[in-house]
Amino acid sequence: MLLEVNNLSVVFHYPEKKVLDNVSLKLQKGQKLGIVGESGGGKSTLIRTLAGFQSYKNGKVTIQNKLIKATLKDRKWISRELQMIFQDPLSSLNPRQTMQQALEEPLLNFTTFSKEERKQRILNIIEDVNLHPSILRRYSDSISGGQAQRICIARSLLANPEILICDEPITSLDMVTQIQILKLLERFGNEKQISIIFVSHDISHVLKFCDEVLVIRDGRVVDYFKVGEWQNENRNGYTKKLMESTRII
Ligand SMILES: Nc1ncnc2c1ncn2[C@@H]1O[C@H](COP(=O)(O)OP(=O)(O)OP(=O)(O)O)[C@@H](O)[C@H]1O
Repeated sequence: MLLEVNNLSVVFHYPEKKVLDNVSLKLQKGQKLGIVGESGGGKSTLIRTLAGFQSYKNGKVTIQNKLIKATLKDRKWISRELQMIFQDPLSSLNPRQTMQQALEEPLLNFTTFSKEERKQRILNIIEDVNLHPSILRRYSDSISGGQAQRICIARSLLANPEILICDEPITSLDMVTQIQILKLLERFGNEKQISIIFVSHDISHVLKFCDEVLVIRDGRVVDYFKVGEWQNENRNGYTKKLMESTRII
């Protein structure tokens, strides 16, 4: 199994609060897993734990059968396997870097490619995410949110990860750009067999894009199903409420 979470619990102190309670999930190679739930349900805490930024006392989290703990050393190897993209792509980019510099970073960190090879990889990925090479000379203050999210996706892919975690990746974008970015992620998932965890408060996005859905409420997994089974009568009442709120049913 590529990624496995078993009976994970995370407790915050002052005031004491169990933010994740007995959470389990599995992610296979090439799979797209959606994690949905309302604000405050624990989605961010869960993905922070997967990326090695959040410690936990109970349970077990493994990537490629390797146990994850929230240490600097772990975070270093996790970042080779797992990359993240976020809701606000512009704030994920360093305003003092050109897009060329932003994209060169993972290649400098994770590969031994020559300058010429790096240049070629960057040109290839820019084409893959449907951007014009002229964007490479620009800074983040002169590009759109949609272009910035394409750059963030390109930057993540240059690290050649097994897993891409997308935390509300289309929430801040207009409808047309949302669909373009979803299609792009879908294509990369299929072509490169990257496993994707897609976090959203909007279950309609997850149903369009993912193979499986995990519904989280107040830190607990209340539903976990294959997308094809979304209309099943046995769906949890909270899942149905989320679907009603986005007018799916
Ligand atoms: N460092 C912290 N210390 C104490 N409580 C925290 C901390 N971080 C988050 N929480 C609390 O943990 C709960 C879960 O938060 P989390 O951000 O994981 O939820 P979420 O589902 O990602 O919400 P959102 O969609 O708004 O980001 C919330 O009640 C939040 O207030």
